[in-house]
Amino acid sequence: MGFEKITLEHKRQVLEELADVKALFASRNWFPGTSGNLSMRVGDFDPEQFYFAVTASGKDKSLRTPEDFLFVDKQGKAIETTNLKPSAETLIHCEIYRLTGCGAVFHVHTVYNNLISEFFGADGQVPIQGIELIKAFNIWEENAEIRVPILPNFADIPSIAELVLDVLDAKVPGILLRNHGIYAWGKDAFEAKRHLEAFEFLFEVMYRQLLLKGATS
Ligand SMILES: CSCCC(=O)C(=O)COP(=O)(O)O
Ligand SMILES: [Zn+2]
Repeated sequence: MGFEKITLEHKRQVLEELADVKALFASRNWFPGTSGNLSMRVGDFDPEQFYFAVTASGKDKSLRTPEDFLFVDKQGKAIETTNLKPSAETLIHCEIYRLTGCGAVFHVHTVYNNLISEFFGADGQVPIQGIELIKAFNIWEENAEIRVPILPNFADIPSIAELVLDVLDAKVPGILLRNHGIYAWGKDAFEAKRHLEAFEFLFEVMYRQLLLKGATS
């Protein structure tokens, strides 16, 4: 379906939902120093042609303005005339949509995701086992283990985007960038938010467990 065939009403709903998520995450200090970016697909998913709304680059994400988002195509190029620049990390969103067919991708920089990404950075993954909130990823087996992939934080974003395919795990809707932040996604904004909140909770638990173990050994 072409972008022009997608109804204005649907586009408005997506922008409103994204703005609400942005305000909520900002209230948790999940966008320090203008960091982070959010996106939501509009219209149906077709790997050959899809569109999404993404945060404009470099904005203070704690503010709500008419210039917070723009629509881009599957290559991350603006599809309407605008002075806004899409997020510098839009190509990572493009690759996640292309490979997963998901409906929303959220990226935040937090203290816990940075600390954990560096602690396990050399292993290339964070092993997490037996914590109840793994169920937020729809994994219900007892004592389940997941491994959250960690990619290097190259300055060149296309070089990061091309590694996404290698590390993608269908059970784990997230990828860490080392010393940078996390990308989490879901079939819609509700699910992407649930996944992101679960990752952040699990990273905080891991961090505190490591401290406790250090204190008692
Ligand atoms: C100031 S944070 C450095 C860039 C970054 O990692 C980020 O998430 C924000 O970039 P954007 O272009 O989306 O504003
Ligand atoms: Zn970032």
